[in-house]
Parts: sequence; structure tokens; C-alpha cells
Amino acid sequence: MSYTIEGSTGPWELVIGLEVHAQVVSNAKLFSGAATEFGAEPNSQVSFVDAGFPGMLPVINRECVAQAVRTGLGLNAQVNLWSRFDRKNYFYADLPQGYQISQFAHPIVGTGEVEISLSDGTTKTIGITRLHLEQDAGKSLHDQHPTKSFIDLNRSGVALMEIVSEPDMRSPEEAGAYLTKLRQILRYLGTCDGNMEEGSMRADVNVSVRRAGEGFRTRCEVKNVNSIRFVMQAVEAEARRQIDVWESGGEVNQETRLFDTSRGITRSMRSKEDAHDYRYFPDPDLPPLVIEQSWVDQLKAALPELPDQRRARYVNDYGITPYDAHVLTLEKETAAYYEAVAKGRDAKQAANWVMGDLFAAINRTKTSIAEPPVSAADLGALLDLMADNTLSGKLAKEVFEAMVETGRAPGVIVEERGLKQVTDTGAIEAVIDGVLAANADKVAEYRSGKDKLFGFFVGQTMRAMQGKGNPALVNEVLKQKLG
Ligand SMILES: Nc1ncnc2c1ncn2[C@@H]1O[C@H](COP(=O)(O)OP(=O)(O)OP(=O)(O)O)[C@@H](O)[C@H]1O
Ligand SMILES: [Mg+2]
Ligand SMILES: [Mg+2]
Repeated sequence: MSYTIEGSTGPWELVIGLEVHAQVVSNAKLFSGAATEFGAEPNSQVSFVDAGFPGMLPVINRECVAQAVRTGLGLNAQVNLWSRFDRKNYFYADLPQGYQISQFAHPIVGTGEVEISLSDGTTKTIGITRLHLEQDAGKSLHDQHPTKSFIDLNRSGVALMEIVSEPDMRSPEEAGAYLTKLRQILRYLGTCDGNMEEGSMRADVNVSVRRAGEGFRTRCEVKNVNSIRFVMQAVEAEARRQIDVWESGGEVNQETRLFDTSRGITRSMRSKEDAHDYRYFPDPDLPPLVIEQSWVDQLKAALPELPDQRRARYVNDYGITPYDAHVLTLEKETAAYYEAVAKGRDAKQAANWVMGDLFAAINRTKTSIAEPPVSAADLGALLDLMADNTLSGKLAKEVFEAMVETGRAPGVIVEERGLKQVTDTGAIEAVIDGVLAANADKVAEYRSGKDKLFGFFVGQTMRAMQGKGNPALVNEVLKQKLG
């Protein structure tokens, strides 16, 4: 069933294409040696090139090119050995050059594809149109002075990848899944940190609506949306607005809009008539960007394992379900944590503990997998204590909670609190004898056929042992004695 929105005159399909701006992970800017660290003192990371001083010449940063190539390879895309930089001309206070160096007609990466996973268990392939390199602009600060605006050029010249998708998405969920997957791939590659709150990844959301079976109608572009949740909300809000326009006899005009997150609606920013005419032309300061196939091959050979490969490996090698493998590979840090716990242990049990107890503890303590409340080594040690019968599953949960609370290793907690499981058959027998003697009436009932009472005896025995009896042994001995 395809996703539609019901209007007053019938159902409408959604068509969505995303342009994602991803800041390249690199110590230096695209055409200068200035630093790129986030949160630095304003204008402390600006070279003469970034400030647009006359006569300064840009020099391409090889590492930024390598990052774009890696990203292209990670998106199964064509890498172009010949590409070119163009000037995109416009005036803005935080754009000191008066133009942005970008790639227009000849991007470094051409068509590719991304496979997304949907909540109904299906997958879908979204086409990538292109990826090009460009400079970021500076930032205007309007909140520093009552009558003046200040300019921070730290971001000016920082390398961005613009990754353009085909208009292949058909629902807010698909748009969200695409961005999630794209961010996951970039993070695995180490080419963009994907940090949307810090602005290192932002999306321009193109939306149109149509009747089933129609060609595409006019799109509107919602600029600079900075979270996955907001992208999904913006798609829905913009689609509903366009449906109202079409149904009331109007016409949707191509325009740039903004998403007002507090009101949940999109607002017009500028229409096509006053859209910029960027007067693109090849930048005369830069020669065409020519790279060698052998270098691309080297970069390809050195690519890290990507999410799809890792998920498949977990299913094959660890024998966990595709769903568990999907969850455990969503974040690189989670995958590393899981592997450290699973290696040489019961991998299914490791998956349950990471996705169950650990995730719950992270939520509860408002921590993250990068700084987890329990280290992978300690969780692994806890699993070992279950494997060698020192702890029952129930006691292990108790020890885990104490680990979260105190940050101590499981062995230490077991010693301190005397939580060691009792596996001495003689000791268990002695306790059970006591329980049966104290409940002679129930023993008689059980023997005359009231099987349900078995659980009562287990409970009494465990209570007498403060929960420390080995459950399998307790069951076994009880069966013998009652039998
Ligand atoms: N009818 C449509 N409905 C929804 N999305 C569309 C439609 N047609 C094109 N798109 C999407 O719009 C986006 C166009 O991005 P592209 O970078 O090519 O051009 P642009 O938005 O005109 O330029 P700029 O980079 O200056 O914003 C693509 O993601 C594409 O898939
Ligand atoms: Mg674009
Ligand atoms: Mg656009």
C-alpha cells in the first residue's frame, strides 16, 4: 500500500527529493589552511583566502577531495576523474568573496544509490543524482548588539558536500529513513560527523504532490531543516499546504520556503521570480580537478566496513536476527560495543543484553553509547559469570543494576554483596528439606495431583536462599524430593 494524504477531493501522493549539505571532516578548509574546529572563538579560524582579500588564491585541499571520493564510493556512485569548480555569484554580508566556489556542471560524483529500511520490514532504493564539493559561507550574528550585526567567518570556506537525491521518496517515513541511512553511511565512512544540532548536516526538502498515475507537479523547496524529525514534519506540512492550494483551484508555484518548527507550518521565503540568478561560470583561479583512477582504487581498497556489510556479517557470523543486526549497526559506537561483548561469547545473549538492559540504562541515566554507564568489558565479564554458573540470570540483573549505580566491575559487586549463586547440591538439598518439612500439607496436596504447587516450592526455596540458588539445580532437586 502506498502512502497518500486524503484531501477533500480524494487521495494525493507525495514526491520528495532531498539536497543534503554535509560538512566534510577535515582539519583544514576546502581552499585554505585555516582550522575548522566547532565552537571556536569567532573569527579565530580565518585566513586571507576565507576573508576574500584581493589577490588571495585558493588551493584545493587534497584531503577534502579524498573525503568526497570516499563518500561517492560509499554511495555506490560514479566518481568523475575530471570535475570543475564554478563561481556561484550572490551578495551577502557573510560572503566576503561575493561568490561561493561550488561545482555546477561537472560535479566530482555522479549517480549512485542508497538502500533504505522501512518499518514494515521492506527495503527501497533511493537514487543519488550527484555529489559536489562547495564552500560554506560565514555566519551573521544578530544577537550581539542592539543595532549592529556581527560577522563570524570561522565557517567561511569550510568544505561541504552537497548530496542531491532523485525525487524517489513517497512519504515522510521514507524521507526520514533516507536521511538516517545517509547519515549512518557518512559516519561509518568518517567523512561527515552527521551532527545536525551543530549544523554539520542540514537538508533542503523538495516536496510536490500529485494524483496517482500523474507525472510530477511543481515542487517547493523547504530550506535548511536541521533534524530528521523536522524533515518528516516539514514534508507533511508542506504537502498538506499544497493539497489545499490545488483543491481550492489555485496553483502551486515553485518557491523557497522555511519550516517554522514552533508552529509546524512552512512559510514563503522567496518566490521563483526573485530567485537568485547565480551567473555560474568556471572559477578562473582554479584549474579543473583531475584525479587518477589508481588513487580512487586505493581509497576504495582502504574503505571501512559499511553498515549494510556489517549488518550482513552479524547475521552470518553471530547468528542474530536481521532486525537485531539492523539496530546494533545503526550507530558505529553501538556496533563496536556489541562486538566487544559478543566476541567469544553467546552472541544472541550479548545482543539481548545490549539492546535490552544496556539501552534501558542509557535512557535512564541520560548517557550515551559513546560514554556508556557500563563498559563493554564489564558487561562481557557479567556474561562470563553467568556462563560459569556463578550468577543466575536473575542475580545477573541485580548485579547489572549495581554496576550502573556504582560503576564497579561485576566481580567486585558479587564479592562485596555475597551474591554468588549457590551450586553446591548438598546445600540446596538441606534448604529444600527444611522447606518441605515446614509445608507438609502442601507436599501432600502436590503429591495428590496439584502440580501447580511446584512453583510455590521453588519460590519458598529461593526465598530461603535469598535468590542465590542455582535455578536449574533447585528445580532438579525439588523434582527428585517431591517425586
Ligand atoms: N517535482 C518534484 N517534486 C519533488 N522533488 C523534486 C521534484 N523535482 C525535483 N525534485 C528534487 O529537487 C531537488 C533539486 O535539487 P538541485 O540541487 O538539482 O537543484 P536546485 O534546488 O534547483 O538548486 P540549488 O542547489 O541552488 O538549491 C532534487 O533533490 C530533486 O530530486
Ligand atoms: Mg542543490
Ligand atoms: Mg535546492
